[in-house]
Amino acid sequence: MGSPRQKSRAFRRSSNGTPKGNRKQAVPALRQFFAQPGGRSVGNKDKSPATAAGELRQQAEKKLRATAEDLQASRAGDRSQRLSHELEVHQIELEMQNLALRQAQQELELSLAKYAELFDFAPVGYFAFDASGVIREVNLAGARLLGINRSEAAATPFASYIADPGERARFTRHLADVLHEPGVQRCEIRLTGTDGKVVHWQLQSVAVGAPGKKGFHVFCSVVDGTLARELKAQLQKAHDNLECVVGERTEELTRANAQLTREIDERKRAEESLKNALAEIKGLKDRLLAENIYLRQEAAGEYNFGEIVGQSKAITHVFTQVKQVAPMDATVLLLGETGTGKGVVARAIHSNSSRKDRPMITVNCTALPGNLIESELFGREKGAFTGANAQQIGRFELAHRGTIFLDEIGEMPLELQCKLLRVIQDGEFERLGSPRTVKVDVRIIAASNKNLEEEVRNHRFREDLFYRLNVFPITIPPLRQRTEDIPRLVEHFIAKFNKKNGKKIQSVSRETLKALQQYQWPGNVRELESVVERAVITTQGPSLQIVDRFDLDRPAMSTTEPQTKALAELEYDHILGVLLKTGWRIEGKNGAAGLLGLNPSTLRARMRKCGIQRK
Ligand SMILES: Nc1ncnc2c1ncn2[C@@H]1O[C@H](COP(=O)(O)OP(=O)(O)OP(=O)(O)O)[C@@H](O)[C@H]1O
Repeated sequence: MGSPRQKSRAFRRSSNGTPKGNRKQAVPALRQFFAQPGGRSVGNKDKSPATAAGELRQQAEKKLRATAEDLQASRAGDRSQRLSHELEVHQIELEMQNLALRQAQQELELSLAKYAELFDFAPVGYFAFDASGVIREVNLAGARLLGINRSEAAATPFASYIADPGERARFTRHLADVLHEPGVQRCEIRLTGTDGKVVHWQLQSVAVGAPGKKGFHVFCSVVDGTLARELKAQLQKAHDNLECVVGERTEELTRANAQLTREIDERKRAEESLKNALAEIKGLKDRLLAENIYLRQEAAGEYNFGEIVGQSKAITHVFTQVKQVAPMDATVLLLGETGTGKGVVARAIHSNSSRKDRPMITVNCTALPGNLIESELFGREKGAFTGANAQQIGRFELAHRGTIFLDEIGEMPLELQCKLLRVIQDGEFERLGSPRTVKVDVRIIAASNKNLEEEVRNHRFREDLFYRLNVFPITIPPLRQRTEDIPRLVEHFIAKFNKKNGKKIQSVSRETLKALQQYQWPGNVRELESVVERAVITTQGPSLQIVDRFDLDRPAMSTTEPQTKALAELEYDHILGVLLKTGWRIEGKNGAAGLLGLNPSTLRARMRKCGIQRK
């Protein structure tokens, strides 16, 4: 195949290559062909230009070939005949070109019609303006936008459809921009329709060609953006509303959240304070329980809460000191041999102090196993050491706002003395196994039957602790130095044990009293108390019969140094004698401790001190 022009060229080449004679013969044949009905003029009318041209070409070529041989033979002919023949060929050729052109024109018209249709029925308004904004062309959509027929729009200025002067001016500016600036220019024009409805046109314009030159126009598309604008505005409004609602809701949620946080905090605080209150209640409960247990133990232990019996000068001096120191919170150090009544004096001090409504807690440092003293004094947390299965409140905590009586302080292990010093100084300590510092308000009364100064010298007792304790020392004289108190004490104990044993002993013979006054009483008042108790039990009549045998021949002791040595010897002999008598039985009904009127632990301490050991 090929374009009509190519075809005609091909045809020309072919005719040019033909011998002149033959061409001569071919022309009439072509003419004849074109003259034939159904040929060029008749048949081609009903056919499409392409088909007609094709057929024409084929027929012409066929005729030419058919006559080619005849034409070859005939070489004669004159020049004019040849020219005329060529003219005819050219004519045919022109006819064919004409046909092809018509065909092209037809196709072009078809395409134009198609594009005109697209242009007309496009949903966007299209305008062609001249440089002054006069409408040269408009599609149907554009005319519809203007509210007129297309025919009415031609040659009218576009601005004449814009009522508002301001908007008109805007269009004029837009047009100026299009003329002076390259590329597409955009503008939005606000129009008020006859129904009062406001519409917004969105214009996009571009200049086509050079201003002032032929064919120059401004091509402009117009879209009614009202709906889009309204939708955008609605969208914006909805968005704003949503923002507003979200803002309000966020604010509400933030408020609710803050309220919730406050409530949680309050609840946490309440829980915390409840926990604290519970812990406090538990602490109080534990303390009360412990106090209760302790007081019951005290009661069961038959401690002597009665008045201190005595009217000797020595004991009267002690009374005076007790009276002086009791109301103060000062630390008191009670010194004196075993059984002289240091415990009794301690109670007297406590019961005459402002702390009398709180308990006095006694800690016997010799009675407690060394490894337990610390936890007994300061308490312990559960699991503080192997076997510590439960939390325990120490004696110091029990004695809070009361008094603690540290009996036999000289027996306290050195390592604990330091901790004790801290409690005395600062009222602070930690429970075993706990890092928490406990603060207490405790009055301290300490007692020792040891010479503490000597213990300090021998580095068995801390000097700083000694001075802390030795604030107000009271020395209770041994019974042998206040024998005038013995008759009153005997009377006091007969009454006590009469009551206990349901006895009615009313008197003590002068001889018995004399014997009792002559005895040295290494175990002091405790020993006397035991002797009287045993006598009350064994006495059958109304007069007290002492069963114990005393070595009355021994010289009376004094407090001077050589005699102290003799007393130590005496003590050694006496303890050893009693132990031999009981068959080295220390505790129990007929044990040496009972006979000597000593606590078993005190006796053991004394045995250690004297170096008494069963061989
Ligand atoms: N002056 C007194 N009047 C009445 N009873 C007394 C007197 N002194 C001591 N006692 C009694 O003697 C016993 C021993 O007294 P206490 O325990 O107070 O002596 P102590 O000096 O603390 O002995 P230790 O050093 O062995 O602990 C107690 O039963 C106590 O009631």
